[in-house]
Amino acid sequence: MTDTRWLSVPAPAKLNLMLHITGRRPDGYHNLQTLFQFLDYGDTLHFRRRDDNELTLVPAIDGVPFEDNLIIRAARLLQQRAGKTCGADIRLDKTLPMGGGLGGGSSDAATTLLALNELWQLQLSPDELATLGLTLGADVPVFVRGAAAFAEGVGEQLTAVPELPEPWYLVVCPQVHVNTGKIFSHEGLTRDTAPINIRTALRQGGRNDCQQVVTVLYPEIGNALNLLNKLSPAKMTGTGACIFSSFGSEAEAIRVSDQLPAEYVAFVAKGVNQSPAHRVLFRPS
Ligand SMILES: C[C@](O)(CO)[C@H](O)COP(=O)(O)OP(=O)(O)OC[C@H]1O[C@@H](n2ccc(N)nc2=O)[C@H](O)[C@@H]1O
Ligand SMILES: Nc1ncnc2c1ncn2[C@@H]1O[C@H](COP(=O)(O)OP(=O)(O)OP(=O)(O)O)[C@@H](O)[C@H]1O
Repeated sequence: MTDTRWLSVPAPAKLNLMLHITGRRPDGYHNLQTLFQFLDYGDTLHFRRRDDNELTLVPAIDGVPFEDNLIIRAARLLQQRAGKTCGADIRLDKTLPMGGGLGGGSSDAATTLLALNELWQLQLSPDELATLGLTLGADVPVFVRGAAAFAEGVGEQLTAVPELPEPWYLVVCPQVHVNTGKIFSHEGLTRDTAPINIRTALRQGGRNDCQQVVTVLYPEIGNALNLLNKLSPAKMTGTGACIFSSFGSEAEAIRVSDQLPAEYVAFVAKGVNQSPAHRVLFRPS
């Protein structure tokens, strides 16, 4: 009989507070230095255990075939490791824009790894889950670990930075879908930023090396940056499209949001150093 209880777990957004590209590797991937922080805002996934090996997912994402959905790919990786009957019904409440630089797909994948590891009682370690997650995307390991981090390598070498301030952010989402691969393969991309240490990154922040190329390819993003910069210092997250500004209070962030043109899509959310997924799954008893 199918278990009727649903386990509901957030799949939060991330911001790249800075993103430096320090080199290109022989496999075409790029070495980065980035500061990841989570937002208390994102998708929510609901999981229900099945007694067979089936996976179901509703609703489907337009343009993403079932087996390509990062949620299903994450579940398949666990099924391969399980060595027993494991199935699940999964519901997705999608809030995060796709191709927004907020890591929505990666976060959905990480939440699936974390939740099904619990639901199916697989007892894979955080290291094993992060290694599996990395095969799905460079951003998955930080969501699996669940701690704000300074990241190096392709984003998988993580050092937790619990001392990061947790401001409120105004996130503006230009309605364009940025293709991450296209940005990283662009000839104009800055790829030779000198590495810095964590202390310097925390003290000085840094820029987003993708921003220049992205604003040339997607003028809507450049326009949004120019506009938000007039109200408050703004930066792009990941390879865009979203941009953000930080504030000391929710009220200040909302005040600036209210000054944006009505057609702008934006939201206000708190920066958090512990992933909301971890807060739900690993609540102290
Ligand atoms: C830009 C960031 O969002 C910063 O957090 C991530 O590095 C991107 O992570 P992601 O979306 O999980 O990206 P992936 O799905 O792993 O990679 C998409 C494509 O971007 C390029 N890519 C990605 C990450 C990286 N460090 N170097 C790259 O060159 C590769 O061409 C890759 O095929
Ligand atoms: N569950 C999912 N949610 C979102 N996108 C998915 C999912 N599964 C597969 N994808 C694919 O992944 C692509 C990237 O989506 P995602 O939301 O992670 O972009 P992003 O926010 O730009 O990520 P990043 O910051 O990691 O570059 C989508 O265009 C879509 O084709």
